[in-house]
Amino acid sequence: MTAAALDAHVVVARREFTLDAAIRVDAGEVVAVMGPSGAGKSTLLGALAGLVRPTGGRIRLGDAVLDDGTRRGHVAPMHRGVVLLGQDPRLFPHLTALENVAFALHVGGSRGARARADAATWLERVGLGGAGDRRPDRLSGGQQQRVALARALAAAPQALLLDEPLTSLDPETAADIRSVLAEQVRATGSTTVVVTHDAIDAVTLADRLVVVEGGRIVQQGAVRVVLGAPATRFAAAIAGVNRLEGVARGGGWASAAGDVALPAVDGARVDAAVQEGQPLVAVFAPSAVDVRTRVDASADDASAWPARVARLEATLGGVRVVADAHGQLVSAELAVSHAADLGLAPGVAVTLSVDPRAVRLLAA
Ligand SMILES: Nc1ncnc2c1ncn2[C@@H]1O[C@H](COP(=O)(O)OP(=O)(O)OP(=O)(O)O)[C@@H](O)[C@H]1O
Repeated sequence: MTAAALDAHVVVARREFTLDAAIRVDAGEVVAVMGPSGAGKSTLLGALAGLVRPTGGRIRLGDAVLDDGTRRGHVAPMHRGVVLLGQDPRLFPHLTALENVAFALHVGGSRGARARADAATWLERVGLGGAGDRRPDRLSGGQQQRVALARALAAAPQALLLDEPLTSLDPETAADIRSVLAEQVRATGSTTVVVTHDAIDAVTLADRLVVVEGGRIVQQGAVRVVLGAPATRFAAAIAGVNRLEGVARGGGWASAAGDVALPAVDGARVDAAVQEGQPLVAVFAPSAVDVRTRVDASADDASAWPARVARLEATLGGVRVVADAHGQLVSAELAVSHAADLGLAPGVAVTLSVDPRAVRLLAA
């Protein structure tokens, strides 16, 4: 089978939740789906895989209609040309790794020595060349997930659906499998939808990012564009950037109450011509925030914000300081030694200043 374009408008109406999402994935494209818990991501993948019956909409894969929102227009999961790989590898426990992969080839019509040879090649592609004769109970969780990936790809699906495939693995194993996944998805040119809670997956695996909240798509676009200009608080959190809501004031940005502001500067990247007083969002990286413990904000310097440290978080690169400036939570990223020199701790009074050249102002 070759990769096919997925064109879906998925409607699943439940008593207290409705998913209504239109998603298009070009043939061979990789799309990441992110969203808060309960947003409807698994329901979306379940519907694409045929495990959840849509109550409306239409799902097309290539030329085939897999669902048209009616009972009769529903194609059963095994006949959809779609494979879903989740957190749990779900290998057949009584079959060896090789037989697990060969099973997918048998379903596709391949038999005997040919299927075994192809299965062995797939195991090699996921770095498990020597483990073909082992049963799942003799493989680590990460190795089992590699077998599951080999089996999924060996089935040559027209679309591959991945539902948080790395979540149950430790960080090192997840990093390993992430690169195998990226390599193999690219090599096979699979049309892929990957649900993840980790922006690293979106950046390393996907071409586009779709953000789902409350059953609706709230933003979609090239991964870097979405992470660079997040439309919602959730999208800003996954991108690890500050996103402050306010209004346009004097060519710059100010909070609604006017107590924190970013003045207009030459070169500040304003994405939209916004009228004075109109909603405007300021987006900036934690690395653009300077933290001082001298509380020296003078009344005429609206860009130096008096704040109090709310919490400190360890990051890969140092310390993330989350401070409350008049009710706006602002994150700053500091080297560990700098944070220690400043004696930062929850409750400590600080002055924050943001490099205005690093701020993007976006129409809200
Ligand atoms: N089988 C089901 N029957 C009824 N409601 C369900 C069912 N599965 C999920 N839900 C509800 O549908 C909504 C969406 O759930 P879903 O699992 O799709 O969210 P999600 O974005 O995948 O969340 P998470 O990140 O926590 O896995 C939630 O309100 C959930 O409680």
